[in-house]
Amino acid sequence: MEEMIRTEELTKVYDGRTILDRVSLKVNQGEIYGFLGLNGAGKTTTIRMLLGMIKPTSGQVYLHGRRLTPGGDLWNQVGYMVEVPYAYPDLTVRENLILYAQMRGIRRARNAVNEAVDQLSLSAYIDTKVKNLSLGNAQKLGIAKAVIHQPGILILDEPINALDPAGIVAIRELLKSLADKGVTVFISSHILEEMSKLASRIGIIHQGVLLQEISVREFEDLRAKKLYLGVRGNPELAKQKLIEAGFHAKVSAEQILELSNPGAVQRPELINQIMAKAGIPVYLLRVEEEELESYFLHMVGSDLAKELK
Ligand SMILES: Nc1ncnc2c1ncn2[C@@H]1O[C@H](COP(=O)(O)OP(=O)(O)OP(=O)(O)O)[C@@H](O)[C@H]1O
Repeated sequence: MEEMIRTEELTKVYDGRTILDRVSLKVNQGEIYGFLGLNGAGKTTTIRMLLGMIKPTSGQVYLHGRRLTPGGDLWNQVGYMVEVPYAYPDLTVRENLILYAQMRGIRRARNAVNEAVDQLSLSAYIDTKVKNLSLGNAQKLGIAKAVIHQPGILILDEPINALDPAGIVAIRELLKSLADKGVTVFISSHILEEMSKLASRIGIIHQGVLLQEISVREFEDLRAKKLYLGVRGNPELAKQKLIEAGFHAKVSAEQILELSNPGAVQRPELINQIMAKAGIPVYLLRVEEEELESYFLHMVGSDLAKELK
């Protein structure tokens, strides 16, 4: 599979402080790479280096297999949106996009603009002045600019921050359809749940260090699973029966029993049989997987839980 983005020991030091510490990551063609980290983890700094906006203290960036060098010609192949995108406030969405398309040297600018506007469901706002757009629509305009020249690589820094749920779905669909067409998408976020729905691979960065790169499928396998059991009557009695049968169970504040033994998670019907034998009616029996958020907290330390709230 063709490698589209690669960093080699990418490092950035500001005033003697290491902001990014030997980050080596790799993204293949058609992947949606979710770059996950808390605020201040080093996501924007990494992205700015991927785009050649700031120089690494050491390390290299390769795009399309070629080393990123100052004044290189990789720009036509890359689309990006970093933080809140700039647009001319007194011009309309259409005018902004046409200007931008012309600046990019796109020949059939009007067609390109119409296509980008359609893709982002911005048609209703095409004649709205940018200063009157909601934050979410301004963000969509930023993404429209990023895709207008149909780049092979799309790099987006926190693109769903300001979007409402419908906007998030629209962006998710758009990015997935672009990836299906072979576009490589690199997207940073601290919104874990969304990343698990969108990304095909996830890189977790914390305090400038890339802790783990993992496919969403691997992630599914790694996530802890639990069996939740709700019974009529006293849950302590059910817990006692489970312990007698060799299962470890915990009763939650909501009086639900939680079992994490693989034997219970893989065969909930056994648990049901134990309850039936003891004459305890069961009203809930459900296996749930750990959310990305709690997985992430395990990785970076639970003392950071407060920061995510
Ligand atoms: N020009 C700079 N000079 C000094 N420190 C900087 C500079 N730019 C960023 N930093 C510091 O580098 C760290 C990483 O910042 P960065 O913006 O890359 O994080 P982030 O993961 O993108 O977080 P956020 O989501 O808050 O933007 C922060 O501690 C930030 O204060």
